[in-house]
Amino acid sequence: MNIAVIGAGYVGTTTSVAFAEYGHKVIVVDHDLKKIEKLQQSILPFYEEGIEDLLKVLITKGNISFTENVNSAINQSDLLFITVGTPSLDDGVADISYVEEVARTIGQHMNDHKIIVIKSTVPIGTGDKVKDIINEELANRNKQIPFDVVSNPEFLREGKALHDARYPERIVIGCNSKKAEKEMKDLYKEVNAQLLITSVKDAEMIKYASNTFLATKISFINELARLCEKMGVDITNVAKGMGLDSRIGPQFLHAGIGYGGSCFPKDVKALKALSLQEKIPLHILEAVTHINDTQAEWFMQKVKNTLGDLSGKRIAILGLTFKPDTDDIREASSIKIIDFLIKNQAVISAYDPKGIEHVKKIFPSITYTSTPFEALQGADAIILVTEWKDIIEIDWKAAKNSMNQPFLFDGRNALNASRMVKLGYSYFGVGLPSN
Ligand SMILES: NC(=O)C1=CN([C@@H]2O[C@H](COP(=O)(O)OP(=O)(O)OC[C@H]3O[C@@H](n4cnc5c(N)ncnc54)[C@H](O)[C@@H]3O)[C@@H](O)[C@H]2O)C=CC1
Ligand SMILES: O=C(O)[C@H]1O[C@H](OP(=O)(O)OP(=O)(O)OC[C@H]2O[C@@H](n3ccc(=O)[nH]c3=O)[C@H](O)[C@@H]2O)[C@H](O)[C@@H](O)[C@@H]1O
Repeated sequence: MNIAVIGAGYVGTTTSVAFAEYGHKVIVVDHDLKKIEKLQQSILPFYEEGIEDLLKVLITKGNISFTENVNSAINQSDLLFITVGTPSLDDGVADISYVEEVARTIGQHMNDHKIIVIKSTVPIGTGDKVKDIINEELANRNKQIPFDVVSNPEFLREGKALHDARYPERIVIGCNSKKAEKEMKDLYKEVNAQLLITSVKDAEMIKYASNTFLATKISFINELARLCEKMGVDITNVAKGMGLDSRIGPQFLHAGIGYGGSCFPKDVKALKALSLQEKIPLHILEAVTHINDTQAEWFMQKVKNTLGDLSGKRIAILGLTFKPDTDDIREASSIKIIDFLIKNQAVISAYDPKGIEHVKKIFPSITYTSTPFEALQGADAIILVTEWKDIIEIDWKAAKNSMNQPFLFDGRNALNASRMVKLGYSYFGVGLPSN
């Protein structure tokens, strides 16, 4: 099949690579020329394991190409995927202006039947808006060209993007026409995944419901962790015990210092805003946001209560990205934590394998190191913010010996608490009984 993917970000690039691997011909479009030039040389504008190598192969094979020329991409393709960003506006509403702009462009350039597939995460009813915009543009051109609008939300995770795009657990296709349904089924015929066909609006809601439910699980366990800690109960055992019930499941019950990233915070806000617009407020999302907004602060109060006045204290921050295996720092807990420490006049040295360049732009004057070990030299405390493998696996015995005092605050419950205590650390996790 001939496919155009408009928006060469995380989702656009990763799904294009997967489509090209199935043997389709994919043209990826972005209005950012610098991005396109890099991608033409197989250089990704973000860090994601495995994609660059695959890109080289697929470009050489001729299965994937990159362009800023949207017009020719539209007219060479039968399926047009929209994968542009849908960031939050100030009131939390999802900004669909980039999606609308692409719809307008499609209406201005298409010359024969197209299936327009919205992969961006969009508010319920966006499919109808896209249809209206394209019809308007066609009317302006005095053209009557048939087209279908489909919702095909994306569920990939950063850090595991290629794996998730290759082996999705489910494919949701929201469409209102048999022709589009058949084409979409053909597109994914190589993929071994559960397929669900719904209306466009249902599919749009499935995406928001999935992300906000996962965020709810995290906020539930995080708030419960606060109570567990107060009562001498171990949240990790509680989560394990809960997760053994297949109706609950073990995933997304890992207590920590809050969820971050480009999607959970944005999508929770967007669904909340939508519910308010419809005057059916989703109160649960109010609580989910509140817990997440205060989780890092709750943790930092514990740091402050333990260490006392933080002024002049040397604090090592290990991990800056919102999760391991990505260079993404959007809504990362590290930002709130560094901000708190700066306000309290602590002396910070920070390490991350991939996120330093991005964090430097926000906090240019703290110290950044190229190894975790350098960051903790002479430190009064370590705060583990992101559970990167190379951080978890440092020589914790040697690390303790090079600190000024062995306070270890593990914001992800990523280390073995009793081992750390045996090594001589004063160890604090999230929702653990005090040692
Ligand atoms: N990042 C992720 O892991 C996931 C994101 N999503 C959703 O997918 C959508 C895209 O997200 P990301 O890929 O992270 O965004 P991104 O910000 O990485 O990429 C969006 C790209 O679209 C381009 N763009 C914007 N307007 C354009 C236009 N008119 N013409 C051509 N290119 C244009 C931008 O230059 C940018 O390269 C969002 O709605 C997001 O919520 C869904 C699942 C996973
Ligand atoms: O719409 C999206 O963008 C994507 O959002 C999330 O993916 P992602 O944000 O890449 O990362 P997750 O692995 O879900 O982690 C999100 C945040 O939750 C935190 N988290 C996760 C799980 C957990 O048990 N506890 C916890 O605190 C992580 O540390 C991280 O900060 C979803 O998992 C994807 O299915 C979805 O496609």
